[in-house]
Amino acid sequence: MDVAVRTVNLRKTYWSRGSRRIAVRGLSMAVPVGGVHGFLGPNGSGKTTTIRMLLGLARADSGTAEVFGHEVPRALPTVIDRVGAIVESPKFFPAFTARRNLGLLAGAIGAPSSRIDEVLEATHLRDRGSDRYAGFSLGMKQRLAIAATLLKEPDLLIFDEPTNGLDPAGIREVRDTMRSLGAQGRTVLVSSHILAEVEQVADTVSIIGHGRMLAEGRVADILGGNGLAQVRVGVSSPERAEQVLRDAGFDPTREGQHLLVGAEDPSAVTRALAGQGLYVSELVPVRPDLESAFLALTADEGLGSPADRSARDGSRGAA
Ligand SMILES: Nc1ncnc2c1ncn2[C@@H]1O[C@H](COP(=O)(O)OP(=O)(O)OP(=O)(O)O)[C@@H](O)[C@H]1O
Repeated sequence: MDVAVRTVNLRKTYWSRGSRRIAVRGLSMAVPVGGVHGFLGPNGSGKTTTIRMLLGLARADSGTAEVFGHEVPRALPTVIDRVGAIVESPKFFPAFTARRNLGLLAGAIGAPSSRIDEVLEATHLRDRGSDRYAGFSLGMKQRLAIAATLLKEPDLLIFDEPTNGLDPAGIREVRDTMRSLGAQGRTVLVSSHILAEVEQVADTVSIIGHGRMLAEGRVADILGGNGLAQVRVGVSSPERAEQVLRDAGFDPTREGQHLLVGAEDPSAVTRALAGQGLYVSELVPVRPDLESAFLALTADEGLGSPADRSARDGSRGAA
């Protein structure tokens, strides 16, 4: 597998007011070339810190990081032209149009002005290029930030929580933009604490908790590999069916007139019920999601759900 980003045993400790906080503890991660890679974990799990280390904005205590085979931060100057990133909210001039803002940036980084229309097109902002930035919705502002990262035609895009604070329409716009960038063969590394949001767009993911890797790979494999396959079963006498399934070694839960049963092979459920004269009126596979996978992975670590944690933490960790 060709790898766009690789970290090996990356570690970062912050010291503040005499106390020590290990933000990233021995993280080894591999992001394949091409497509969208979700970098997932609850607030404070170390995503931003890892991204900052990749971009030379924070120094690792130990471990190594590579971008397209070049060790960073040492060889960052060699590879930085292939990387576009949004880590903090980018600054644009509110009174200037989108096109003028991009023009200033293109001039600053030496990108040809012919790129401006191309990147507006790529982020579906072409019709809005002559509008002032101040009048943009949050989703449009974020797409303009993505447009700015595309000016130098990077092979790797790194977006830290790009949908933070966006409404559902904005989230969708940014998601569609990331999907089309991935489909063009670029590598998009996108962090998020909202697993469901990234699940819809990512080809592969790394899931971290407390600065450690919990699972990595293709979304389908992670969902399939956690014993999360369930079926919702409709039967006329759910109480009896529940007992029959328990006797057959399943662990069903009641949901009104239905039963939720963990089973890799749904026919085993129907067989067990039919064997006792109970006939299934409905059998629907319940699609596991990354949130359930995350909870299964972290059940022993007291991490809680990403949503719980973000509610508790209140704000994003300072980076
Ligand atoms: N500059 C800093 N000084 C001290 N501690 C920090 C600093 N930056 C981050 N931390 C701490 O390191 C840990 C990891 O933070 P980080 O921002 O990397 O996590 P994250 O997964 O990106 O979270 P979020 O989703 O909230 O951005 C947190 O406990 C955070 O409080």
